[in-house]
Amino acid sequence: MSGGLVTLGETMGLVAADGIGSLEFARGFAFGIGGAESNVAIGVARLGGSATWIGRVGRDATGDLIERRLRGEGVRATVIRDSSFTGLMVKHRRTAGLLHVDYHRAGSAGSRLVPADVPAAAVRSAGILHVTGITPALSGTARETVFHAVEAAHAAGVTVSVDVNYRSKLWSSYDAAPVLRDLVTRAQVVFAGPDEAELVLGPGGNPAERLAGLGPSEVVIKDGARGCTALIEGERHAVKALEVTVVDPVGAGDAFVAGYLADRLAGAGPAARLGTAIAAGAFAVTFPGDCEGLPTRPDLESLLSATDNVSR
Ligand SMILES: Nc1ncnc2c1ncn2[C@@H]1O[C@H](COP(=O)(O)OP(=O)(O)O)[C@@H](O)[C@H]1O
Ligand SMILES: O=C(O)C(=O)C[C@H](O)[C@H](O)COP(=O)(O)O
Repeated sequence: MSGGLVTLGETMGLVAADGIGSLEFARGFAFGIGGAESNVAIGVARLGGSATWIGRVGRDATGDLIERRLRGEGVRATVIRDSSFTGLMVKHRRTAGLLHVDYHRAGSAGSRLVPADVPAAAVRSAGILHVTGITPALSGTARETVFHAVEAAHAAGVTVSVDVNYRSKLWSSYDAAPVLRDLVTRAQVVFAGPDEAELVLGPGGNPAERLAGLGPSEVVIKDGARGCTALIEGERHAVKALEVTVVDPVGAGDAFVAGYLADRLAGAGPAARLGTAIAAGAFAVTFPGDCEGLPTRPDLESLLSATDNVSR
């Protein structure tokens, strides 16, 4: 199907310790998958949109799992099997309020993405090309691939969406800032946290307005439990977060982006897109796991209409 979301990046195996405390005392572990771009693709698919993910995984069991999970979620996946290993994230909750994530991804299959991996026809027929600031941090060729896909989208008149997603464990702010700034300059839709806006622009001022000054016509500032602010086609928006019980904050940003982009692809206006994004972000924090808590449309309806905490 044409006109959907196309995204590319690295998806990893995700080992998550049960409970709270140091990793050595964990009673059990769940094994799932995670990756910012595939989380967004799954999120869009769960909300009824069409989504394509492009990336490399190893010829190993984790690679098999990722391929099966993406297909099972209805994501069109161009999965290239690589001779390197599939990357891994290990996540544990050190204290009730502090989640710790270790990456095992240097030299991984996902980091070996090259421009030729991106099918030109998929980008040409996309409604939105979505990329993040994580992929350019993975390797020189992964960085080239992101910019190559963005240029292909521009050439075809396809909207480019960027989630700044700065990951300090992958590169320094000194190395990241000019690359992320370049990426923002080439996008029409940009998502960032307040700290990420500051990383790209330096301190001071209104983050949405300053990012929009680099060129994007839609800038959305995700601000955790505070909600979001946005500057969309010159109009300011501010939406409060929904009050929910937080189980796992990781994945909220990707759910939020999926909500916004799914509605944008479906032709909804800015206020509706932000409402769906806010609800999707809130829903995601109520679940453990990075992509398991991505909502369907009925999930969002039940969250928004919940008056009781038992459904029967
Ligand atoms: N504790 C929370 N309660 C309700 N909604 C939340 C909470 N945390 C995040 N969200 C929603 O998810 C969005 C994205 O979360 P945020 O933490 O800002 O992103 P990221 O994961 O990219 O840092 C927020 O703008 C908000 O709408
Ligand atoms: O790919 C990476 O490097 C990741 O960190 C994968 C994470 O699963 C998500 O990106 C979750 O991120 P948030 O939604 O911002 O909480």
